[in-house]
Amino acid sequence: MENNNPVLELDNVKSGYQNIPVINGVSLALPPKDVLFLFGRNGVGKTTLLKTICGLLKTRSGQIKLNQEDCTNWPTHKRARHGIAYVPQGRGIFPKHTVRQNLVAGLRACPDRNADIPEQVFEYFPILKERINQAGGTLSGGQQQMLAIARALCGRPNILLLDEPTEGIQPSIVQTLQEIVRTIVEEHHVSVLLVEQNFEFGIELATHCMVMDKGEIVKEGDASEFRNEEVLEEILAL
Ligand SMILES: Nc1ncnc2c1ncn2[C@@H]1O[C@H](COP(=O)(O)OP(=O)(O)OP(=O)(O)O)[C@@H](O)[C@H]1O
Repeated sequence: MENNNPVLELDNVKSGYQNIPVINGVSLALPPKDVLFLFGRNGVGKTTLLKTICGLLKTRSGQIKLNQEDCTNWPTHKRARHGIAYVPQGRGIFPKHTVRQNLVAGLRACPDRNADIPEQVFEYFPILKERINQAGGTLSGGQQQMLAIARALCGRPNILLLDEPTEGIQPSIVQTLQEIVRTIVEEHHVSVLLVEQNFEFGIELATHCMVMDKGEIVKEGDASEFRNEEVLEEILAL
């Protein structure tokens, strides 16, 4: 029987910076092969939440479970080895390193030390094979986003945290990215927590949607409930 236990669970998580509280008690459950779309205005805490989940920021209270294990106090690298991959806003690739070196860096998160770059990465993003010896910084914005996602896949994650993947990307590439994320969810059994300002992009991919305001989840439900003019107006008015 297929295991439907959540791959990621947050229970009343609080976090922030120094003495500034930002996340004020967030709870969520991400099922396998699910795309959870987290939407909200600038500055409400979406990036802070992703950083807390991957361990770049400390959880002040509450609990985070990764594949049923309490990871609340685990360091970032341990969470990466246990399945979390974070693709930050602005991509975070190494601009002076080649495409290959960027991908090899992603292998460090893989529990299997002998693992190589997965072939599917080049099927999804053939351009990366063509540019394999080129410096990451010479790629276009869209290609850098592809590289960032490809690097994340090198760690064989089962949870992908994507922060604003369409930011600054041409519309034609946005469409390609959407199809690839969908394929990755299907073929790699990956669940995605997606933060995105492009509501249409996010809601088309999503199975579930959450709206955040001032560090709290103020609305959540099936993505289908959000594909509705009235609800959309309500959210955009927040
Ligand atoms: N390093 C930091 N130190 C202190 N405060 C920070 C830091 N980074 C972000 N903040 C503050 O935390 C709050 C939430 O920021 P966060 O980046 O998580 O929001 P966001 O919803 O992701 O917005 P955006 O879409 O603009 O990235 C903001 O008030 C921001 O100013």
